[in-house]
Amino acid sequence: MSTPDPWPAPTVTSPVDATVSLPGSKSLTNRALVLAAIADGPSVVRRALRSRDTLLMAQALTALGATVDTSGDDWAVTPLDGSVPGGRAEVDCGLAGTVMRFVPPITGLVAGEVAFDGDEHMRKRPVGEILTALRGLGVPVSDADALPFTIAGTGSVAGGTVVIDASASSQFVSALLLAGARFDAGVDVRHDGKPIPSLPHIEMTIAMLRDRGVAVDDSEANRWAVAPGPVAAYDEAIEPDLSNAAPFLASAAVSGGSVTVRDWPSSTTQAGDALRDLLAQMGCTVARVDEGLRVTGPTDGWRGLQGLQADLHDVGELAPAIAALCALAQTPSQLTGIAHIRGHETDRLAALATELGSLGADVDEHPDGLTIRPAPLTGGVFHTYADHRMAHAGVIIGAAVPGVLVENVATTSKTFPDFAGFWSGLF
Ligand SMILES: O=C(O)C1=C[C@@H](OP(=O)(O)O)[C@@H](O)[C@H](O)C1
Ligand SMILES: C=C(OP(=O)(O)O)C(=O)O
Repeated sequence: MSTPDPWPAPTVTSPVDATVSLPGSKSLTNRALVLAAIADGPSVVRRALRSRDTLLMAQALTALGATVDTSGDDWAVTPLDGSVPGGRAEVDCGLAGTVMRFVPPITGLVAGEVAFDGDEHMRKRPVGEILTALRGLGVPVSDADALPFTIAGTGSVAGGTVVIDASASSQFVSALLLAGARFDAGVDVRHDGKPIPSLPHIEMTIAMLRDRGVAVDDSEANRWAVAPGPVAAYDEAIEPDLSNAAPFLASAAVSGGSVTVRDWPSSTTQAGDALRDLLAQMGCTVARVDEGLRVTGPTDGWRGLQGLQADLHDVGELAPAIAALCALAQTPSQLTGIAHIRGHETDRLAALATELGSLGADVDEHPDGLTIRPAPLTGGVFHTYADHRMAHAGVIIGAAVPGVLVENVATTSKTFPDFAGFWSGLF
């Protein structure tokens, strides 16, 4: 059955009581795919996330000459062989930051001309710092500082030292580190600028490189050196996507019920792990249980939620779901440190202020965050701006407030297959 647009978000009628198995992490899947493509033999990415972002990554790597078998849950990858099939290829980045930022550095390692483009909004997302850095490292990149651009790879990259400003996105650093071991001189990346957001994602990159035998020196702040050498072929099982757990755990918070996310890792570099602490601060009970992580909402559900004072600089991708919960909370909230999320799938601070505000929320938008005060909310259309996490925010409000219609809920396919069906199954 097709999903209507706008989509009437289900409203809770009783406390949710569910145990869910969530699809794999986008960030882990796309890193595993890139590393498999430059590895010294075939790899397997087990329980890979099958979503728009990861299928675009598989397509991009295939266009560059790798093979990625996406037919089952475990994706077998044969690495790049040094030249682009047919000498020319196109890469569609869609709206995936990981494709637009992680693929260009490895494109220098294959001989051929590769044209990059993406969704209309992708042409506005920042990538210029990486393109400038790549030129400095010896990769021939066309004269552009945003999509569309072309890379005429020669099959090898000199590498060396590069200074970048990664204050707009941690992915600038991750992109160069992921490819760096295969550059002739490795890569030494130094950051010069305002603090880098989303640092756990750089930790994730380093951990995955080390798992594959790559030497990374991160002993100095704002500097990462990757030694040249092989990237070992690897067989990796992908953890569930903990950032995508946000709406599901939020459904427990809103309804005063309990939701258990199966296989929550005991230790992880995923930003979504911060949900344990954030939801506890808002008045939820958070417990590790045999099956995974269980969150139980306040007895009164959203009427018992406390506001939150939080710097989300490290975990900005949680901001939309958290902001939605804050709009339902009974005391004021202040979310700070997230100027960079204006460069995400949409300007998330502006989008949240507009859409929560249009349902009656009392929101002030600041250059680097939001202030949200308690106010009665009403139904209405919640626009998503093609942003999966805006859709998560909309359904969270809809769980508490009757009559919320989420426009383009299908945009959740960026990182979650059949999100609307999965979400409806909770109620
Ligand atoms: O490297 C990654 O997988 C990601 C890094 C972060 O990007 P920013 O540093 O641009 O926030 C995060 O928000 C994004 O969802 C995924
Ligand atoms: C910022 C995000 O995605 P991307 O990987 O496209 O940057 C996100 O998923 O919240």
